[in-house]
Amino acid sequence: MNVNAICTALAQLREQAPLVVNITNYVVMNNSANALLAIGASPIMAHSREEMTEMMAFAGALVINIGTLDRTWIERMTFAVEQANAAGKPVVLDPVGCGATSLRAHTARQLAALAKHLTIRGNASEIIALAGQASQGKGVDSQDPSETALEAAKQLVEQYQAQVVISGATDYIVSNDGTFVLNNGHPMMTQVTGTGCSLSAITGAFAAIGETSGLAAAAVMGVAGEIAAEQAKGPGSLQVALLDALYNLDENTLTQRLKLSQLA
Ligand SMILES: Nc1ncnc2c1ncn2[C@@H]1O[C@H](COP(=O)(O)OP(=O)(O)OP(=O)(O)O)[C@@H](O)[C@H]1O
Ligand SMILES: Cc1ncsc1CCO
Ligand SMILES: [Mg+2]
Repeated sequence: MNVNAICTALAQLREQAPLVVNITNYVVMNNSANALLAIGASPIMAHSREEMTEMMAFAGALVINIGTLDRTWIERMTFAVEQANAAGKPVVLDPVGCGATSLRAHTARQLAALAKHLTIRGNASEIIALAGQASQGKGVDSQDPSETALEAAKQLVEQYQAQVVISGATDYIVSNDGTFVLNNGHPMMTQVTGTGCSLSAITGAFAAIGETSGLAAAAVMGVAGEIAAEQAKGPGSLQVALLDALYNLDENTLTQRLKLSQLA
């Protein structure tokens, strides 16, 4: 996949405006819904077991984010993944704070094992912890450079037959097709909660239109993030500017700014 394929995927996303069902955390529900709208997709935050079978029949994709987990949510998430599988819909898993507690690690592994058409998107500490290795995450924040999660990501690709996106200063998109490397974004993005969760939500939107979702999503998020950082005075205005940048992102800007390569 090259920059032209990413631009085509973005045009298709905006034309089709896929419905993305999110079971996400209380912190980022608003950020994630707005990020999906800004890029051109259609979000719905839905949790109820009673509507999930119907929902997955007409949804484009399911995004599961374990950020504010408890027993009730685990049961709903499990059922939602089963319904996505039954309807043949792709699933994106965001293993938020995976290294922080065994509840998160255990739940993320169970959901990953269950999902049939899976993309995992996490920061380096989360990907390392999900693979069962020792990570240095602090709660939901990564303390590990993204390249240190590459071996873990490759393990997860094999183990779950998944595509894995490691976000960070450099983003890595790891799958059976090889490893793509993206060097966009801005460090200030880590000072706004939920930029990673928004990336996972947008990954769901690209998965819904059937493209190499993790790469296209990381590309638009990275480029929009660096444009937003140029305009922002700090994290508060960055959050707003990021939505504007996602909304206004065009092919020329994406092509000119994208720093994409592939690992040998
Ligand atoms: N140091 C950095 N330089 C440039 N871009 C960055 C940097 N750190 C993160 N990003 C970008 O910020 C976005 C979110 O990635 P991050 O790894 O911070 O997610 P996260 O830790 O899961 O965030 P959250 O849990 O708050 O949603 C990605 O698009 C990533 O490329
Ligand atoms: C801060 C925080 N706590 C649980 S989820 C979340 C949002 C970022 O992942
Ligand atoms: Mg996160």
